[in-house]
Amino acid sequence: MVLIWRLRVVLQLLCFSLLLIAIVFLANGEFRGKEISQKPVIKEIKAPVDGSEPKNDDISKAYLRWKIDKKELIDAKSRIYLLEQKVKSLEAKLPKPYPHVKFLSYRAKKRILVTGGAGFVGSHLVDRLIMQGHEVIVVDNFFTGSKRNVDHWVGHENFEIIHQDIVNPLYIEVDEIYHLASPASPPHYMYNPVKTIKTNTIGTINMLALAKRVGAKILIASTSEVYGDPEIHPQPESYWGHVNPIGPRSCYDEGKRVSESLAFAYAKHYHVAVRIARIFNTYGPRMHMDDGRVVSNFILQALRNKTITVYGHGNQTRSFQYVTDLIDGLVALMASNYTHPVNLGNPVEYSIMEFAVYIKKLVGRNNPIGSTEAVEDDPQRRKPDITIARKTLKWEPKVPLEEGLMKTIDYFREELARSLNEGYT
Ligand SMILES: O=c1ccn([C@@H]2O[C@H](COP(=O)(O)OP(=O)(O)O[C@H]3OC[C@@H](O)[C@H](O)[C@H]3O)[C@@H](O)[C@H]2O)c(=O)[nH]1
Repeated sequence: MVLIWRLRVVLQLLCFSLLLIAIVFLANGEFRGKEISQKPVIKEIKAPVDGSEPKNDDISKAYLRWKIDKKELIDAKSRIYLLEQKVKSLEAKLPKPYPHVKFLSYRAKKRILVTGGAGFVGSHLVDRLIMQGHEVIVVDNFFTGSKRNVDHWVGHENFEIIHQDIVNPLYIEVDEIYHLASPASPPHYMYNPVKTIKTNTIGTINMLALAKRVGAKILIASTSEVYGDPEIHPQPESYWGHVNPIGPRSCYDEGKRVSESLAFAYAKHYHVAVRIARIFNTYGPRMHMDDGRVVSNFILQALRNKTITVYGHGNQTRSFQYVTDLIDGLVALMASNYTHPVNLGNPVEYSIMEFAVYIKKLVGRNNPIGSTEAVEDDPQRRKPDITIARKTLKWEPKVPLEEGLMKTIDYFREELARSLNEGYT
């Protein structure tokens, strides 16, 4: 009896468990069915893992539709990308608005010739003069200058550009001449020394003769290199210099010294109004990528993660002025009555080794600094005495080295990206 009762209880428990399993199974199936019907069919259909098309007709149609939609989307995206690129290149060709130009009356407005106006310093001077409201004529042979430096003025009524080498005479009417044309970087001026001498002698005679003919005031861009490897430090304008007349730098040093002599001769004998600026090391945006001078070399080497090349021991010194300070000085000198040479430079002096470390820090890289062979006749110390500029022009440099260098580093970073985009190396 007890056995039969136990068997009944076991059977009842078994039936109850089976019933529970069936309920859970059915409930689960119903729930999953709902989920499928709530989702869009297209999202639920997946390609069979073996790569074959799904069997069911409806499913394969939906699958096909999904594949077409996906392809159309990819096509549309690539067409949009191409269109965006075209719009960008067209936008780049559209004329940009000119920088703000002051209006000057007919009497106040001058016609100003800038020789070498497409170069590094020249183009910054052109900007300043046009923005002041003057009419500017640029003459350049584009040896070291670039059309891109003055591109933003092309078509402006106050701007004109003439492709000419000033070794050939020029016949135009102007009120003032800033004579800047000459390569200024040692590798550039040494590239063709005879040409450098011609530019600074025949070219300067042509410009002084033009000034004489039309009664224009002329400013001659001379250089701190007229002091050679100086025995006096810092260098005042009264110092006559220490130049090797037959050394590799003489084409520039002596060329500029002749330029100054010519200016004085024209002033004395023909009463031409001359101004002479002795320009010390200057840096800033628009320096040529292949300029070869220390600022551009060190920045580009740091940006390219290459060894910074210090020529010789690195104890030689230089003082660096930012280009806009120089432009202030040039414009003030032209406006003044001072007819003797004036030093324009920043009197803060650095050794070249210190300068290399500083550039490395500002660029934020950890590339090595290496010493290479010293340069022949490299001036060992250079620092301007700017007492005359302070007194007569009320001028002194304003831009601190760090601020100027950061702007220059940004400029070279962009130039580097541009040259890589355009396929240059
Ligand atoms: O890669 C470099 C380049 C230059 N240098 C050194 O850095 C110093 C400065 O050299 P730069 O070539 O910049 O210019 P320099 O001072 O020799 O000549 C300049 O002087 C004043 C301007 O009128 C001219 O722009 C230019 O002639 C030099 O001692 C040179 O030997 C390096 O150590 N490494």
